[in-house]
Amino acid sequence: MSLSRSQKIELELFEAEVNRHKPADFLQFSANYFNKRLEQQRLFAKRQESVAESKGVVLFPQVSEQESSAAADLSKNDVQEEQGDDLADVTFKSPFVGQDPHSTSSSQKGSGQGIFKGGFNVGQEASHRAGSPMGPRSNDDSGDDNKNNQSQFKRHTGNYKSLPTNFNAERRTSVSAETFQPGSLDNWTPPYYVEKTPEQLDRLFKAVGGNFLFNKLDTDSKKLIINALEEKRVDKGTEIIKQGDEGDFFYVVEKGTVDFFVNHHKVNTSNAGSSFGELALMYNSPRASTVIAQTECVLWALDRLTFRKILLGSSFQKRLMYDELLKNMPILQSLTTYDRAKLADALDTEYYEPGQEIVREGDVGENFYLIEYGECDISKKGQGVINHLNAHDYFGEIALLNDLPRQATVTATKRTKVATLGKSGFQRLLGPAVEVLKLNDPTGKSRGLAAA
Ligand SMILES: Nc1ncnc2c1ncn2[C@@H]1O[C@@H]2COP(=O)(O)O[C@H]2[C@H]1O
Ligand SMILES: Nc1ncnc2c1ncn2[C@@H]1O[C@@H]2COP(=O)(O)O[C@H]2[C@H]1O
Repeated sequence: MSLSRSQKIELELFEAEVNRHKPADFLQFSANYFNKRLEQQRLFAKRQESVAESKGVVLFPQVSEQESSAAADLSKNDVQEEQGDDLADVTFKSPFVGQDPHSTSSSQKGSGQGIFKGGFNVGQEASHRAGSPMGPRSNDDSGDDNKNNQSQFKRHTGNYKSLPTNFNAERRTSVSAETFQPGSLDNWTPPYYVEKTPEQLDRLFKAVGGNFLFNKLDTDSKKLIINALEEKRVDKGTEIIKQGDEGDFFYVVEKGTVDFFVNHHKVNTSNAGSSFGELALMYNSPRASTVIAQTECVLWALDRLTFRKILLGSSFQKRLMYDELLKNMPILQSLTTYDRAKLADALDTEYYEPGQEIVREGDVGENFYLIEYGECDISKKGQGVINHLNAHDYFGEIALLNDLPRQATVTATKRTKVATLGKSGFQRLLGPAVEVLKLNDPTGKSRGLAAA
């Protein structure tokens, strides 16, 4: 049997913890770790479900019967036999109570409602996270909630507070360990869950609900993202990201303004509703800029794995799709990763069959074209074919640069795939490449426009 993706991720997380702690007693460490992990997961799931329900959101889809009965067998054999039947009565209750042999509801002891009825205090508000702004995730939230849940955890709570609640907070994921398959979430869960108060959930829905990045997601993906997002409040002047660092989080700005600096020069500013920090996570590259809070900011941070797993394949799909093409276009060599990413966002794809005209001499020019594959002839009335284009060539720039009608006809001679860039994107997004286009203009019409 091969491991599922979520199981592999659990093992990755565990390995990272072992490497971090280098325990002398490996088995004891492992036992503590997985007990703790299970506690966290169950407790989190229960709280979030009840908070989300109050907002009319269903966070956790039901597991398949097969999976839950397998889990039930596993826990019956492994937990009850090793730790005693009575332990199973008060701890580690499956959230899927109906099928869980350890559930108080299945043994008629539970009094709660909904799928999380049973061994947890449904509806209790999660404690508020109180960590330092950009520091590691706080361990404080084991406090009140644990007191509230003491009766449920009495067999465990001896160690509960001393164990780090957010053990993987500082974890940096090795790129090679990441699995990325757009659209296939299976039973994957975010590497950690971040509890939220009702007030936070309310703001979160407002902050990300209308954000174009999240609009594209299906319901299950949205739930996973909401699970994983963590609120970070930063003071004015805080360095949120440092140029050159490894990427760990992607950020959405709920409130405030951030400035971006490349080699100490301010290059950009973003406000509420915007997001940043995606480039290093997408391309596995160092941070492309330093990001500093211009004002006090409220941010929502998404961990690298969840970002790659969920957002990358949907919201940033175009960037992935056009990455190879843009990297291989000689004309675009002067663009930075950031420029290329923005350009990719604005591109569309068109296909042409042999013999089809892509642009016609004399027409109004609306698009600029990059050839991904295929071949085209360029012809002019009275002159016939004057040029031939291949993959990674471009055309359609003269009309846009000079506000002129098309200077020639471009016809596909093989099946051709082009990326098209509209006029406004052409003017905004090509950056330094525009100067090269002007200098290369075969008609010479744009050369007068080129910077001296
Ligand atoms: N002009 C810019 N150049 C580079 N990064 C920028 C720029 N403007 C905004 N950014 C953001 O700054 C972030 C720094 O971290 P990343 O490289 O992960 O992702 C980067 C972009 O999201
Ligand atoms: N000698 C040429 N004269 C005109 N257009 C050319 C020539 N060589 C290549 N082209 C391309 O053909 C395109 C036709 O549309 P545009 O005039 O917008 O931009 C033109 C150039 O990209």
